Amino acid sequence: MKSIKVIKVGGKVINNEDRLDAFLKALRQLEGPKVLVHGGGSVASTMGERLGIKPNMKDGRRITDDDTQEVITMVYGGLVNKNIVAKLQALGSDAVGLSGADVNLISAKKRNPEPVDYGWVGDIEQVRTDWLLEFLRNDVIPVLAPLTHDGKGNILNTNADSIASFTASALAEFSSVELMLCFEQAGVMKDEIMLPGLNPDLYEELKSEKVITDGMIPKIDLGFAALKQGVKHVTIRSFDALQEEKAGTELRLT
Ligand SMILES: Nc1ncnc2c1ncn2[C@@H]1O[C@H](COP(=O)(O)OP(=O)(O)O)[C@@H](O)[C@H]1O
Ligand SMILES: CC(=O)N[C@@H](CCC(=O)OP(=O)(O)O)C(=O)O
Repeated sequence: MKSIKVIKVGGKVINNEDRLDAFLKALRQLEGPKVLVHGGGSVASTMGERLGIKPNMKDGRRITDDDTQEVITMVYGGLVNKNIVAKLQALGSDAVGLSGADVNLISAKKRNPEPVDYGWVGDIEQVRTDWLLEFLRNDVIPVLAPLTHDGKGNILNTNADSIASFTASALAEFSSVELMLCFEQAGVMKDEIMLPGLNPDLYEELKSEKVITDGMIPKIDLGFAALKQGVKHVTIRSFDALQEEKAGTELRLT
């Protein structure tokens, strides 16, 4: 199969209709087979608050108690996922929205409650690629929600950057894969200037200087992990810069 693009879009793009539309239009114009992974953390927080359920985050991950598990299932698996699929259909792209439970796409293990009990949060064990490849062969864009399952009937909350990194790595066994982690800034920033490239040495330096913080840390870790698993090209880039070869911050292992 031709080179596959795995593209992830974050919550601060999804919760803004103009940004989301610009992103999906850019995605529509990208040639070749592609998998879209969406987040939506900020949408889940807002919807939870409307229902009287306060968001509780620790180290960039949502503590997912029983009530929050209901919210994330509705928001990621329903509202966000189906909205994106409908918008892609309107643009003339065939798409299918899936959670990790559908066709057993992504199985995960509930996190150990020690030292922090994250509740219904899962760490990915396996990504099933045969259905993904079948959709891609048929020109259908799989749209993956950040939901996995434990094989015992429970939906688990899994960070969308993790879904994208593991999916890209699994597909790298079959094809050349490019991973684009898209968000609302141009790339990894230092003093308001975008870094064109980032290797592990510079990353460690910028982390210790607190230039790189918060959700950017696991995002970069997952990008490097994908490169180590055989993904060819990983960038952290703006949601509206999908076409440009040189856009964003390219992660490199050396
Ligand atoms: N050096 C940096 N460059 C860009 N963003 C950074 C940097 N350090 C920390 N961040 C933060 O990381 C966030 C991206 O991580 P996260 O919120 O998890 O993104 P997403 O919504 O894509 O999942 C940015 O919105 C920004 O606030
Ligand atoms: C376990 C965990 O934290 N899951 C994330 C899943 C959504 C996500 O990753 O959304 P963004 O990409 O928009 O941040 C959460 O519930 O916030």
